[in-house]
Amino acid sequence: MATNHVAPPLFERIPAKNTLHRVLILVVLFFFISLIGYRLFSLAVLRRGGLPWLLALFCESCFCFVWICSTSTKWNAVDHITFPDRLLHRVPELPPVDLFVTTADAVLEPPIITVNTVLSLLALDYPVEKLACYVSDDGCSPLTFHSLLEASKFAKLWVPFCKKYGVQVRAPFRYFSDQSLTSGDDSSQFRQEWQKMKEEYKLLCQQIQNASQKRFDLTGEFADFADAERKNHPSIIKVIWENTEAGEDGVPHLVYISREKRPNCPHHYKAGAMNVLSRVSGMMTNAPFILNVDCDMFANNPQVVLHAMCLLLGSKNERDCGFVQFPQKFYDGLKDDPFGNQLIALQYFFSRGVAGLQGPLCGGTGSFHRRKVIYGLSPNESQIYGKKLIDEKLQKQFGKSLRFCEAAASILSGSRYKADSFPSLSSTIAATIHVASCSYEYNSSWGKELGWMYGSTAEDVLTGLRIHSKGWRSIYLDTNSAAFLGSAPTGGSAVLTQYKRWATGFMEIMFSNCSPLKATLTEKLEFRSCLFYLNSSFLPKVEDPAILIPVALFISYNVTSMWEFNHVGQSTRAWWNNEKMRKITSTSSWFFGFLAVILKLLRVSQTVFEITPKDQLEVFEGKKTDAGRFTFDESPIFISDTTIVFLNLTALAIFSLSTSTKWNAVDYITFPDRLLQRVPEIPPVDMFVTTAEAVCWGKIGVRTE
Ligand SMILES: O=c1ccn([C@@H]2O[C@H](COP(=O)(O)OP(=O)(O)O[C@H]3O[C@H](CO)[C@@H](O)[C@H](O)[C@H]3O)[C@@H](O)[C@H]2O)c(=O)[nH]1
Ligand SMILES: [Mn+2]
Repeated sequence: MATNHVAPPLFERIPAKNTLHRVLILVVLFFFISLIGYRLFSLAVLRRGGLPWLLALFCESCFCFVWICSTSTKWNAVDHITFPDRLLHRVPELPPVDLFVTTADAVLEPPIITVNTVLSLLALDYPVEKLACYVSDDGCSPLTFHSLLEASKFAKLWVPFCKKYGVQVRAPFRYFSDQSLTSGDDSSQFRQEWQKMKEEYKLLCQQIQNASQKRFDLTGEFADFADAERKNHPSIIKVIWENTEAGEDGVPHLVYISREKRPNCPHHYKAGAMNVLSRVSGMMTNAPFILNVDCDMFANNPQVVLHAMCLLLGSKNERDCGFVQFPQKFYDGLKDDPFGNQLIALQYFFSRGVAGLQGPLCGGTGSFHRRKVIYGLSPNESQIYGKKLIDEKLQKQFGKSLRFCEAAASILSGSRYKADSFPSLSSTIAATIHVASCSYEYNSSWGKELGWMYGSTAEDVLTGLRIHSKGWRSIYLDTNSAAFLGSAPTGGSAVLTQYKRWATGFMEIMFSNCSPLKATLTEKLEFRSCLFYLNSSFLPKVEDPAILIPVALFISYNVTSMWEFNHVGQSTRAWWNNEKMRKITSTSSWFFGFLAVILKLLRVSQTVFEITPKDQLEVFEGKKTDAGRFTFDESPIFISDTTIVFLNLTALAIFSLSTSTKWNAVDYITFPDRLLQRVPEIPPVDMFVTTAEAVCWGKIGVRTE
């Protein structure tokens, strides 16, 4: 008798319960409507206010619009749960996955960080012969290469150790820094091996440390680096480790790539590096799935590929899962998030929220992509491609390497990957040098229609936007044990500079011809996803009862945002720190980002990807003592904020010296004007805001070095 046996799903999509959150949002909405209504009523019916009120109406409407964009995103949150155990039963042969790591500067990004990320990837719980790890080094550093060589030797001990004992955290610096991670197995054999492994890791660290302090003998394996200048050198591609034996104890392939760089040839930062990685890996292993991680984001959950595969293979319609994005989480986050950059509440509400729409944006690190989506395919287009011939059109798009086009064609037509079509990795090196050259992309579609997109320092967001515009959806997955963990920058200028790059990147997208608005009108970006991408005082007199509207709005808005923080286990202090940083970044990072984009549009200058300096790992050393300090340095990023502080402080000083009792609404724009007229007329509400700001800034100022 036939039973109607349906295999259990690989994942579930569960709409989140968020009644209280919705109530809070509605309260804020009510006050927003009241405020705008009051403003319109006063202007149109009572005919009062004039130009300042019109300006206020404009500002409040902008604020309201931004708020609606973000709230629309948070409204329909969903969660996804995956079942990796079912995967192995349902899918007998798991597909290969290529793992990409990017690093760009051996000083700002110390190689031991990259090494840890690579080790965590090599040790993932996935068939070893299905994984290949490619490291792109934009710094063209013999030290990075040397470190990876040493790491690959250590990996031969580390990977079997992790698998034998089911180690949970497979980045050694993290594993050895936290005693609690080693508990669970008290056998003497484990103790012995653990001790040996710790010593080996210490040796590896010392090796790398020593190497960083001496000059390299650039002969033998290092000869390629002899004449290489960082920004002027041919491609250097080296197969560090080629895995020829299948079985549990093997280590996945490890390949080092430093693409060609020439002074007059734009290299497009990380997006350029990712495209070279796509091509080189395309000719070596050509896996249908790609994982992308930054050098400072190690895999914290060894099952992460299995989780991602549950979504990528388990979706009924491929269209519903063009890519999978894991959250960016940070280890050893400072208490109360003093720099407002741990993104916990933001990701919890926005990423889960947008997951209920067309899907999360691409965060650049911790994302699994279908290779064919990166190659510019639209959903359902694979059927059209069928058995795609390597015709001229394909070469025009993908560049002139026949061998690469063959590999791309097999991906586009969805034909099965055949390992034996690539005899050995080393034998492909000469051909891969060609696809990693500067000139390879000339007159091709790379960066425009396929690959990671050029034109924004937030290439990840732009690439995700292009994918959504084609009609693909994406899935956000937050696993119980964080999938990836990274380090968030600390200090003053590093944080503001990172925000500035994101701001610049977002604004480049808004002003580009791939803007979300255009994508919604002419392509398949959904309207509310568009609002998500877009998201990125004048007060009544104090005697006027209408003052209650902005006051209520202020309170309800802040209560809601505070509730959001508390809801994800963050302290009120962390909320306050985030609000503080939001104020600081909007007048510095966002302002400079905006300026940079205007200058780019006017063709005065180009935008630059300023790499975030990564803190050294402190496994065997003590912790930093000045963590959480907002430090000032000579960076121009501080100019606008300090100007505003001085302006506010001057306002305060003048106000306290003034004897005038006539209080009128004054705002930041009219303030300098009034300063010149020497008529300081400041209302109590503005005084409150100014004082609060000055106090907040004063506190930071005291810590100035
Ligand atoms: O010319 C470059 C510049 C950067 N990178 C790499 O890009 C990654 C991200 O750089 P980082 O300075 O760490 O920036 P973050 O702000 O931490 O990165 C976030 O924001 C970037 C866009 O602004 C995205 O590229 C990242 O994936 C995303 O994690 C790092 O691995 C770098 O090595 C390169 O490979 N080549
Ligand atoms: Mn980073």
